[in-house]
Amino acid sequence: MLTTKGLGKTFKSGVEAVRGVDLHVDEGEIVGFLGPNGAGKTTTMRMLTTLLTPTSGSATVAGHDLLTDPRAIRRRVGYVSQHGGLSPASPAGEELELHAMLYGLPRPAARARVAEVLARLELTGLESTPGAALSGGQQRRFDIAFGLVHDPVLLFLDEPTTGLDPQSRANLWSHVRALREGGTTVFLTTHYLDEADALCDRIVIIDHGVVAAEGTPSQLKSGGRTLDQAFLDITGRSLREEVPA
Ligand SMILES: Nc1ncnc2c1ncn2[C@@H]1O[C@H](COP(=O)(O)OP(=O)(O)OP(=O)(O)O)[C@@H](O)[C@H]1O
Repeated sequence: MLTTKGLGKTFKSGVEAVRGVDLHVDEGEIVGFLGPNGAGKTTTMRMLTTLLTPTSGSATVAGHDLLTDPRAIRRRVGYVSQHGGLSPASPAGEELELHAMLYGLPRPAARARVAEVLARLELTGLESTPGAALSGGQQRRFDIAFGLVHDPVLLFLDEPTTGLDPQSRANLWSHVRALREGGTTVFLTTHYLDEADALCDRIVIIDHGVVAAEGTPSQLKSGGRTLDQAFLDITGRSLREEVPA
């Protein structure tokens, strides 16, 4: 579903944000992408979603070459940014319907698709509610609905639960798991090690622009260490200190 070889990005300023990342994500996996602040997570994710052009390396995303066929990738992947895109004043369902029409669906098909996605995310009945009147958890689920409306095979989630209370986080995890059961592959970043542990089939740790470690949560915890300890051993830093306020 996703393979990169030596993927890199050096910004014009000279900053080598990503210095040759090799990644592999299988179909139907939930893979967590973790790293200290400034490690290169967002830059990598923006390259994989075609929002940034790599300066080195190669990648195949959802069956298409990143360098030669980014438009095909855009049709097959969804991206939910950290900040979401829900308008505070407009009815969330209407926004979503317009979004589906932007992907070329005629209005009746767009309406049907939106109803299906909202049902999957337990948002049915909230179509007329403006973004600002939704709870934090509902807003995040609407953000995910935007990422799903064109039925992508691979969904990128950038810090999906940052700022949510524990109950809403657990609820979101169950929805992400349901996506996997429905056949969607998920690649997510998180600042929460408990989230990576509970949710991800595999974890990739990036540090200083390269992959520093990868494995299943149990592989990374081998030798009786916690995931926090493993992260500290691998990067020399604690992820818990990195959680934004
Ligand atoms: N547009 C840009 N121009 C120049 N340097 C950049 C740009 N975007 C990011 N960087 C730098 O590239 C490095 C990697 O940044 P990136 O945002 O990918 O890290 P991150 O792992 O996502 O960090 P965080 O957890 O804080 O979001 C950092 O040193 C950052 O300052």
